[in-house]
Amino acid sequence: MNPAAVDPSYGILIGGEHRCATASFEVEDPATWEVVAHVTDGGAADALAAVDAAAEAAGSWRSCAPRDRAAVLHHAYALMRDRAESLADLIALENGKSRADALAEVSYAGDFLRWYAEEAVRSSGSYGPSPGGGTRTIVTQLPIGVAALVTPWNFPAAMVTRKVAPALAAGCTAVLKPAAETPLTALAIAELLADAGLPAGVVNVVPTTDPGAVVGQWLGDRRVRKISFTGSTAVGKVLLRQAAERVVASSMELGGNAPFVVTEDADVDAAVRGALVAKFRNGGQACTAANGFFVHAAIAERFTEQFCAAAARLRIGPAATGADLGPVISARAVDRLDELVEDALARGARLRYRADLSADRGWFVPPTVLTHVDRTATLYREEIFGPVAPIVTWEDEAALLEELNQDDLGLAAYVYSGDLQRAVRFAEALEVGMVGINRGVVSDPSAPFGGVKESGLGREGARAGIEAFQESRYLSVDWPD
Ligand SMILES: NC(=O)c1ccc[n+]([C@@H]2O[C@H](COP(=O)([O-])OP(=O)(O)OC[C@H]3O[C@@H](n4cnc5c(N)ncnc54)[C@H](O)[C@@H]3O)[C@@H](O)[C@H]2O)c1
Ligand SMILES: N[C@@H](CC=O)C(=O)O
Repeated sequence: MNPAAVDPSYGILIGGEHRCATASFEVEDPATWEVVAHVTDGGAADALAAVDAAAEAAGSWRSCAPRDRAAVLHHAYALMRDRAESLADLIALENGKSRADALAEVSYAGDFLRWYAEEAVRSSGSYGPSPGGGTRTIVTQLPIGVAALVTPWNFPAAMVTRKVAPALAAGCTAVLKPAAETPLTALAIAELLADAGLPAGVVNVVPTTDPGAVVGQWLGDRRVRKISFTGSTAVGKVLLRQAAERVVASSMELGGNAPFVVTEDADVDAAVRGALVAKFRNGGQACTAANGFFVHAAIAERFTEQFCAAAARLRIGPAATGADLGPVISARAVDRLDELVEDALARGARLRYRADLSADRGWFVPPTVLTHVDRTATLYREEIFGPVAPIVTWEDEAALLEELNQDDLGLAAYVYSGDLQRAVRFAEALEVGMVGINRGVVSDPSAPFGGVKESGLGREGARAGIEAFQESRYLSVDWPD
């Protein structure tokens, strides 16, 4: 999609048609503050129309042969590869991430299309005699129904395909609400799916600045049987309460606060390389981003020195300049990160490194490294979601584990150690959903992505991702022996 072509008439996609409305909102390039598009602002009436379209398309899509559903997803995967450059441009334009990160995201997003094209044809039913005899048990997996999908701005392509691809593979139709900061990528993916042969009405997209109205309409509609949400824990809790009213099946991919643990026997060079990815991928705006670095006291100085030197080599700027690190998403994010750093400094932290920034436009935040961070500092407990790295030292592994498990969140963690068994033992004892061992990234469409405690419910990716859009139907057949 050509960004210049995105105007209000392209805002809402319902039943294969772009609906035009007078109310629109602006999409801004966070690197330049330029308005790059006006998008029609959806409301409750559009949300209802989207469910009408999804419900109408549901019968034929669910009765499509799995192989035919797979063919659409395979075709979409091929188109995503063909359009990788333009999609990456669009992601970088509305999200601000570096071009390398945007291209990596397109590849990651495409892999969900491919993975679920492959999963669509794997039957998961069973048939057999009941243990006591006298009956036959048949179990089959059916599409759960119309699915409401709500996605964040930080991975505007991958968070869409991570939900849309398994929903389609399972035979569900969907209504999608992308984040208002990044609706263009979601619309471009919907266009790509249509070009791949997806029938009209199977996926409908409602961008809006009033998410409560749109998603509230969906959760109140008896035809919507599933909510799959990715975003903050605070909003996830609101949606869970609303979903409870009609007992709507809920998948929640929520906030994280990933510790990055380095033991004294770790390969420090490798740990620093992993730390750079875990902290600065996507400018630190990833749910899996390393929040705090917990480095054994014996190697902390070496780690800190190398990490700061590597951070100092990062080029900061708009994606078009080939920079490694883009801006954060908004003025609010800049203010929040400034407050977190100020709060930590006021509580005794030392500023070990902060990049010089010359940009006079754009929501840029300098990569920042803090040491001697007090446990009472807000950034010690809360998801930072930006390029700020607190380093904390430790000596007692059991005490560290106990401290980390106090957290109410439990999405991801990273452990670097020279002793693999020690790392695995530590990883198994950590209360999180995913652990990178001697690697700084855990994202993989073939693996079950998700968290424990207040980081979420359910898993995306892997077989679990399609099961989230299915319901078991069990038939008990009288079978005199
Ligand atoms: N676990 C994961 O897989 C994962 C992935 C990406 C982001 N996240 C989390 O998302 C957060 C950052 O994203 P964000 O700031 O966009 O989160 P957010 O919760 O503010 O927004 C996420 C989505 O929810 C919508 N939304 C906001 N208020 C709503 C309401 N009242 N009703 C319905 N929908 C509403 C937004 O418009 C957006 O589409 C971080 O906490 C991050 O960790 C988690
Ligand atoms: N980092 C996650 C998305 C959350 O922000 C991923 O890689 O899937």
